[in-house]
Amino acid sequence: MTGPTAVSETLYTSLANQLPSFLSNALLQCKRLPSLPAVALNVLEITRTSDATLSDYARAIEHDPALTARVMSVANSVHYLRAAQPPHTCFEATQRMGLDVTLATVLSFCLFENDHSARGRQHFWRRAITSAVAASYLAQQLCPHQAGSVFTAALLQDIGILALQTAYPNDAERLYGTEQASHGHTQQVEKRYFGCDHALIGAWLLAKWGAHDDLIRAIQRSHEGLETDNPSVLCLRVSGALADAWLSADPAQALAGVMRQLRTLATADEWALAGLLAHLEYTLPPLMETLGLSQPVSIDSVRLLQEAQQLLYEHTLSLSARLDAQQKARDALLDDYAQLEQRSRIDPLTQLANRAWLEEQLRERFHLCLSTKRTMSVVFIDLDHFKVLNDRFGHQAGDEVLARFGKMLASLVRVGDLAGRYGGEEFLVILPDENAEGAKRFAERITRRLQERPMARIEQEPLYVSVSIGVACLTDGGFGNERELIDAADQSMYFIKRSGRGGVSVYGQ
Ligand SMILES: Nc1nc2c(ncn2[C@@H]2O[C@H](COP(=O)(O)OP(=O)(O)OP(=O)(O)O)[C@@H](O)[C@H]2O)c(=O)[nH]1
Repeated sequence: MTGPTAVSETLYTSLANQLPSFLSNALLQCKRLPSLPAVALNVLEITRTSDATLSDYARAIEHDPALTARVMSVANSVHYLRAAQPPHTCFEATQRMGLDVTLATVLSFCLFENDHSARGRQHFWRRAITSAVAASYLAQQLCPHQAGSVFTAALLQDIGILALQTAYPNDAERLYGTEQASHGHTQQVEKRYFGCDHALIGAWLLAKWGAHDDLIRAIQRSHEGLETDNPSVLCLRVSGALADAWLSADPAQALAGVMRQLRTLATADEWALAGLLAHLEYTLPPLMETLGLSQPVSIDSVRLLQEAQQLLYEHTLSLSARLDAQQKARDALLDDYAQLEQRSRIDPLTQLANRAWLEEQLRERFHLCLSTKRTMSVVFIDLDHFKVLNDRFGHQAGDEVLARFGKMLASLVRVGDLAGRYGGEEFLVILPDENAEGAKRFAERITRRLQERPMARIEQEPLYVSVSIGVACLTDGGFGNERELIDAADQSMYFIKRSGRGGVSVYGQ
C-alpha cells in the first residue's frame, strides 16, 4: 500500500502553480485548514484496492484510538444495532456498518467533528454524503470494482469549499449560505472571487495531504462534462448533479434536468434511476442522522421519478413544438430568400432576365462551351426608333411595348435558352448548342412575329414595331471571352441599323 509520501510532488507543484498566489498564500497561512491524519489517508488508500476486505479497513482504523471509538459508537447507534450484542471490535463495527458508512464516518470524524454549526457546512456535508451514496450505487452498476474509490472521491469532491470556508470565514456565509444556489452558480461566483473554483482547491488540498494521484485528478476534473469513456469518472460527475437534484427545493424539476443530460449519453439505458432513487430514499436518512446532520425534507422516490418523467415528457413536447416552429420559420425564410433571389434576377417591366443575370449566365455558359467543346449563339435585339415612339405616344406607351415584346420573346424561346433585357430597349437571347444558322432562323421568327402582331394599341389603332437584330455564334469568331461575343452580336445589329433597320445580320457573314 502506498502512503502519503507516494504522492507526486510534481502534481502538487503544478496544482499550486495554478492557484492565484493570493489564494495559495491565504490557504497556506490558514491554521485551521482541514487536514487528514495518516490513518484516514491509509483508509483512503485501501479504497483503491479492489480486493480490500473489511478487516483491512478495521486494521487501518484501529491505529487511531479516537477514530476507533467513533466508529464503534456509530456502529452501536440504533440504526446498526441489528445484533443483540454491541460490537466489540473495530472489525465487527465495520462489518455491521458496511463499507460506505465506515468511510463516511471516518472522513466526517476527521474533517467535521464538532463543526456542523454553520448553515453552509450543513449543506456542504449533506451534498457530500448524498453524492457519495449516489456515486457508489452507480459504480456498483457501471464499475463495481471501483465502488469504494468512487464513494470516497464523491465524498471529498467539494472539499475545496471547506478549505475556502475556513480560510475566508467572513465571506463564507455570503458565498455558501444560500442552500438553493446551484453548484454551477457557486463555481462561477468562486471564479469571480478567487480566480478559480473549489475543484482545483480541493485537488490541491488532497495533494497536500498526500492522497493518491487518481483521487486528486478525479476531484480536479469533477466539474467537467459528462462525455467521458471512464465509468468511474462518469459516476463521480453524475453524482454531484444527482445530489443537487435530491437536495433541491424543486427536486422533480432538477431531476428532470439531470435526466435530460443523461439521455445524451451512450450508456443512457444503464442508468437504473428508479433503483438509485429508492436507494437514496432508504439509505440517506439514517446515515445523515448517524453523522449528526439535520434531515432534509423526506422524499418519496417513486413519486419523484414519476414527476420528473412527466416534466421531461412535457419538456420534450414543448421542445419538439419549438423545433417545428423553428423549422417552419426556416422554410419561410428560405422561400423568401428564393423569391428575393429570383426577383434579383428579373427585370420587373418585361419579366425577363435582367442584365446582371444575363451576363453571369453568359459567362458561365461561355466557359462551359469552351471546356466541353460545344457551341452557342447570342442574339442581340434593339427596338427601332424607340425614342420617336416614346416622344409620339408617351413613355407609358413605350413601357407597354417593352412589356408586350418581352412576353412575345419569352413565348419564342425554348427550355434552356435565356432571354433577357440588356438595357433600355435592347434585348439579348442566349441560345445554347445553336449554330449561326439556327440562331438566324430564331431571329427571323422574331421579326416575322412583329410584323404579324402589334405591340400596343393607341386609340384602338394597332402599333407595330420593328427590330434590328445581330447574331453571333461562338464557333464563328475565335472569341476570347463572353464580352467579345456580345460585342460581335452588337456590331452585327448596328450593321442592320445602318442599313435601314428592321432585319437580321449574322457576325462574319
Ligand atoms: N418607355 C421607355 N423608354 C425607354 C426605356 N428605356 C429606354 N427608353 C428609351 O428608349 C429610347 C432609345 O433611344 P435611342 O437609343 O436613340 O434609340 P432609338 O430611338 O430606338 O433609335 P434606333 O435604335 O437608332 O432605332 C430613349 O428615348 C430612351 O429614353 C424604358 O424602360 N421605357
